[in-house]
Amino acid sequence: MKPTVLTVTFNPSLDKTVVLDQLRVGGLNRARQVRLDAGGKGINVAKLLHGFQVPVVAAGVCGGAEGGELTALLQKAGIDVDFVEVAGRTRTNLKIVDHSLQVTTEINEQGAEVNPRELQAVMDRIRANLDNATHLVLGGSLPPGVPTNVYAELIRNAKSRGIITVLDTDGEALKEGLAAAPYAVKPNIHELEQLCGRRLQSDAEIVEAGKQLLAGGVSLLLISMGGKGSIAMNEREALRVTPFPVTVKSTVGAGDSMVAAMVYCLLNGKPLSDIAAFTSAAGTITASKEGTQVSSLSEMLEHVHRVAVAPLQVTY
Ligand SMILES: Nc1ncnc2c1ncn2[C@@H]1O[C@H](COP(=O)(O)OP(=O)(O)O)[C@@H](O)[C@H]1O
Ligand SMILES: O=P(O)(O)OC[C@H]1O[C@](O)(COP(=O)(O)O)[C@@H](O)[C@@H]1O
Repeated sequence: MKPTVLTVTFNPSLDKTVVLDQLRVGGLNRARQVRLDAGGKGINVAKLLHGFQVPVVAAGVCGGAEGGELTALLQKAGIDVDFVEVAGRTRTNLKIVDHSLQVTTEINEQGAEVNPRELQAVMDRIRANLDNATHLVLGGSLPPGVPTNVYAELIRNAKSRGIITVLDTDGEALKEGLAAAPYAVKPNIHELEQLCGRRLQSDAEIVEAGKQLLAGGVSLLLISMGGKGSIAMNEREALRVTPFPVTVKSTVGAGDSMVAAMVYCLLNGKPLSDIAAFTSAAGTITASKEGTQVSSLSEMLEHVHRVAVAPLQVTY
């Protein structure tokens, strides 16, 4: 079967990025720039993979005028979408960029409620799309009405059909999804700390926490740490990844870019050292772009040699 990636986003968004000279909490802020992008974890992964010329279908739900705008943005970019239309409105997530500090403050809405009939329809559509998929990427938060075991159920279904599964979410959905042992996961450090219920302050502590996930059946683990880089792990080795310096415009989509680059590497049979470097390059390039714009294949390939990858001591 030709490799085809299915991404699932139960809670997509229109990402509205507002750039301010300086965020004044409680004061009047005048935007110096505003932009609107298609967002949501699986959707961003689909944006990258489409740009990488990997066949990809973006499944999920959308609704209202915002859902129509989201679909139009993706279709204009040539991305194959298969959304179930729901009665609620697709959310708008606000991203406030403080230009002076080069930091982004995110306000993500809860998302439109999905009723049981709509949920059944989207699950049916996802299962049908799995007939043609070799890789399944499940990403993002779950809106009201979607149960927290939904990722676990889809992972089990996909695994029984020999499909490679990748999970990128947080909280209860991550915890329950991990119980189904997805092939790969990409928590950021905060998500990993939340999962472990403790602060992880050194690489050694992070690696120890990562080993627990691998012991639970995960084969590939990427732990992202914003500007501090990432750690890539599998059952044989752990690698510390340091990105190259960039002028950060918006970090939104940086984690999703790592997930897309990971899938690209899996499709191309790359070893862990390449997965470590490619994912970091893609994430870092995305962080250097305005709004939820993402790395292209040529940008990732051009800059990957600038990523530093070093082994970490681990006893397995
Ligand atoms: N401030 C930054 N400077 C440079 N690179 C960054 C920065 N923030 C993110 N990145 C890059 O993007 C990757 C993912 O970012 P991170 O914020 O950890 O993910 P998530 O968006 O999932 O929270 C990082 O590992 C790094 O390569
Ligand atoms: O579903 P969640 O967790 O609210 O996240 C959705 C948001 O995350 C993004 O997918 C970006 O995620 P990353 O910064 O982790 O790559 C946005 O496009 C979207 O607004």
